[in-house]
Amino acid sequence: MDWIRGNTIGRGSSATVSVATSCQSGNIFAAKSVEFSQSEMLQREQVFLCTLRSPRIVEYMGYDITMENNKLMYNLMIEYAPAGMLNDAIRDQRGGLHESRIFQYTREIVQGLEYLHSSGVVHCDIKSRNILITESGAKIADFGCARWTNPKASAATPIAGTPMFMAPEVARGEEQGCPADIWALGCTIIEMATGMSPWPNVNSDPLSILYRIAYSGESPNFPEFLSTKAKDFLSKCLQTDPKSRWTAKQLINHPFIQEFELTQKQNQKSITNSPTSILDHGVWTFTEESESINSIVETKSASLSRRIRGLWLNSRAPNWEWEETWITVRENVESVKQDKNVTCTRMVGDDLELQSRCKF
Ligand SMILES: Nc1ncnc2c1ncn2[C@@H]1O[C@H](COP(=O)(O)OP(=O)(O)OP(=O)(O)O)[C@@H](O)[C@H]1O
Repeated sequence: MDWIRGNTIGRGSSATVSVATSCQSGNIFAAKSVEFSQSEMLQREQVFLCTLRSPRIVEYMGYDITMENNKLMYNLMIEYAPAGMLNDAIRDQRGGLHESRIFQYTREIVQGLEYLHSSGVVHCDIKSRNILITESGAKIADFGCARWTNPKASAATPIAGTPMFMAPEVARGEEQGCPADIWALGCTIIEMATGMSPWPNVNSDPLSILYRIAYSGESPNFPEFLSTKAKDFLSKCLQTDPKSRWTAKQLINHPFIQEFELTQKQNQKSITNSPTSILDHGVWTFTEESESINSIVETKSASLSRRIRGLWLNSRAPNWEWEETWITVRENVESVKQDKNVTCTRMVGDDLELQSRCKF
């Protein structure tokens, strides 16, 4: 497929993402590109994406290799989402998303995880920064850390991901299976609700967070204002023992999700009956409960401690101060189609902090 590269819309640790246009169809898509010599992670992502097809997973459109400015480039083509990632939506709201949107995105991410896990894939890096917001809802993206659930297929695959979203068993370097994605989902819900890290104050002493996740037996604090059902949902995701964590299949049937489905149906019904009905029903209740974080439990093993330290040193902390250097100049898809010279959704400052990635 012949295509034209448009403006850069984002930069990650493994690639630069641009808007692109197909010469044949005029269709817009996103091209994730990196020099071929450094494309191992992107090629890895392609291997997973080309096997997956679901309304809750970013759509894969192909890959190719191009010569640009005397550089051999590897390009992964995926659907373009003008609204960007879930972290953009959280940043725009400052202080957390509206309850109805948290419901919606949680349900869609769980559906995506259910599809992935039943397809034998663990994502390994679920967080708002890797959830694409499209016209048809949230979709799981960025498969650079993914692994197969089959131990034989992923024997040589190192543990990977973002420290703040790592489950205790992952932080200890023991295993990274489907339950680790469920823990990360719980952390992502906290991100959506609070607009903050699941482990606040991380910037002051990030290494202690890894020790804390690995050995303290603690889960992140649940936002106080969540309803009992929402907190119960979180408690199923954030069990420190991976065997006690609910599966994506179980979570789809949790009252938190089911209540949302019911509300959606009621809303649709009331739209049909009355065009003036209010769409947003207050589904969450507010409680006064609060939880406190216990002090960090001392590490038990020096060798495991070293491993965690290595994990942290090989990674970078996410920037929870939302990037103020980003200028939002969003265009809708239609206007982008009309004018190929105005294709950028965000201009990113040189000091954009990349998300953290790490390997044992
Ligand atoms: N399909 C898309 N549509 C619109 N914007 C996108 C799309 N894919 C990525 N972006 C933008 O580009 C940024 C970087 O993309 P992405 O995170 O996938 O790259 P990456 O190199 O895999 O990142 P990392 O490895 O650091 O997670 C995103 O934060 C987002 O702003």
